Amino acid sequence: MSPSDDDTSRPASGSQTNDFQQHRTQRSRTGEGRPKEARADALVVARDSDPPVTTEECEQLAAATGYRIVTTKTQRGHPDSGTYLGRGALETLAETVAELDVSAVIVDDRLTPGQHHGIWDVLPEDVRLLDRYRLVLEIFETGASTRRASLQVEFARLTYELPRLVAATDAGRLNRFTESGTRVYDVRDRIDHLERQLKELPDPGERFRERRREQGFDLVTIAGYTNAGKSTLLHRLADDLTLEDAAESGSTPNDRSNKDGTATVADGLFETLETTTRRATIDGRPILLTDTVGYVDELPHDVIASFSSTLSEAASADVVILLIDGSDPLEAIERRVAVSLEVLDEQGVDRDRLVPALNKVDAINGSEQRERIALVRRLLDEPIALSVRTGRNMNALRRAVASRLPTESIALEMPLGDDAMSLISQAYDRTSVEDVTYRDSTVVLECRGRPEVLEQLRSSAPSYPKD
Ligand SMILES: Nc1nc2c(ncn2[C@@H]2O[C@H](COP(=O)(O)OP(=O)(O)OP(=O)(O)O)[C@@H](O)[C@H]2O)c(=O)[nH]1
Ligand SMILES: [Mg+2]
Repeated sequence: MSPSDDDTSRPASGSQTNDFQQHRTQRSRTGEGRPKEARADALVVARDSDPPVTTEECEQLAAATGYRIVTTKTQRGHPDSGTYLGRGALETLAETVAELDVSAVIVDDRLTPGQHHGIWDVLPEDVRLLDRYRLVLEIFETGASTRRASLQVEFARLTYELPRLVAATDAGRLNRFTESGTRVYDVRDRIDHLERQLKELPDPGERFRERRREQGFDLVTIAGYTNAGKSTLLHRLADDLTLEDAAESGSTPNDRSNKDGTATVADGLFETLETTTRRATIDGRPILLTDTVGYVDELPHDVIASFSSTLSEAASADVVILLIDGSDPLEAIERRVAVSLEVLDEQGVDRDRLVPALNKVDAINGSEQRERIALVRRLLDEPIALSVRTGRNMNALRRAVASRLPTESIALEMPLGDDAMSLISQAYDRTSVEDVTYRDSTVVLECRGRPEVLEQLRSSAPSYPKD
C-alpha cells in the first residue's frame, strides 16, 4: 500500500495503524432466525476514506448468500485505481487468505474490472473474488424462482462479468478467470440471446397494471431499504394474510418458499426477492398492496428492478409507503433514506405520493424516536412512527394512505329494485359507502372512491323510465 493511499491524520476505527485492521469474528453472522448452511469460509475487505469503516451490512449480505465470515479487514483511504487496496495491503491480503485457507474474498465496494483483476491476480487459483454487486447478484441467483427472474439475473451477471472477462483475457488469464473456460464471444452471444428472450417474455407487472386499470383498483406499494419490515407490513394489511403467517420462516438462501411464495419475513437482507401483491382494504375501499424487493446501498437498482419489477410497481402506484427501519442508528437511517429516495426519484415517483413511515419504534426509546422522527422530517417529511409488529399507529398509516388516494364523492338516486341493490353491492365492494337512504320508491347511495370507479357506477346506475 502506498502511504498516499491513506489519510493518516484521522485514526482508523478501533486502531491507530494504517495497515489493515483485522478482526476475528467470534461467530458466523448468519442472521438471527434464519439458520443458513455455511457454504464457504469468506473474508470481507472494506476500504473507505471516511471512517468508521464498517462491514456489518456487507457481512449480512454475505450471510444471506450462505458465506461464513471468518475475518473482516478494514482499511481507510481512497481506493487505489489499479489494485483497489494498494500494493502493501494486497500482499497482506494474499498472506491472510493463504493462512486462513478461506475460499472467497468479498470486497465491500464496487470494483472496476481493472481493480478486480488486480486483486484476482494475487489470490490462489481456487479462491473466489466477489464485490458487493456480485454478492447481491448471487443472492438473487439462489432465489430466482421464475423463468423470467432466472433469465434476468443471468443477464445481469453476464453483463457484469463481460468487462472483467475482457480484462482477464487481455492479461492472458482467460481460463482461470472464467472458471468454466467460457470465451468472451460466447458470453456476448449469450447476452444477446438473453436480451431477446427477455423482450419476448410477458412482463407480469404490465399484466398486473392492465388488470388494475380495468378494475379501477387503487394501487399501493410498500418500498424501502432491505429488512425495514415491508413483508411484515404486507401481512399486517392484507385481507387474506395474518401476522402469524409472517412468523419467521427459517428459510435458507436456497429455499425461500412459503405458502405465498415470496413474502417471507426474516431478519436478514433480501429475504424478499420478487414482488408479491395482495388485496387489502383501506378506508373501506379495495386496494392492491404490493410488497417489493428492498433497496441496498451501492447497487445499480435498475438491474434488480428489472429482475423483480420492484421499481415499475412503485412508479405506477397511487401511493408508495416508504418504510424506514427506526431501530437503525441515525447515520444508517440518513444513508438508507437517501438511497431509497434516489431510487424512487429515478423512477419518477413524486414526493406527494410518498408516505414515510418509521417502523420498529417498539425497539427504541422515546428520545431515540424523537431524534429519528426529526431526521426523517428534515430529509423528507413527517413520518408516521409505527410498529408493524405491535400494531401501534397502524390506523394513522391507513389514514395517511387513504388521504393520498385519488378520491371523489357521489350521491346517486335510483329507483328501488334489483338493479339498484346490485349496484349498491358493487359500491360496497369497490368504494367506501358513506350512506344508503331508502325512500318510498327510490334509494340514495352516497359513496367515496376512485374517480374512474365512481364514473363506472354512475354510468351503470338504473335510471327512471322516461314518461
Ligand atoms: N422490533 C420490530 N421488528 C420488526 C417490526 N416489523 C418487522 N420486524 C422484523 O424485522 C425483520 C425484517 O422484516 P421483513 O418484513 O422481512 O422485512 P423486509 O423489509 O420485507 O425485508 P427484505 O425482504 O429482506 O427486504 C423481521 O425479523 C421482522 O420480524 C417491528 O415493528 N418491530
Ligand atoms: Mg421482504
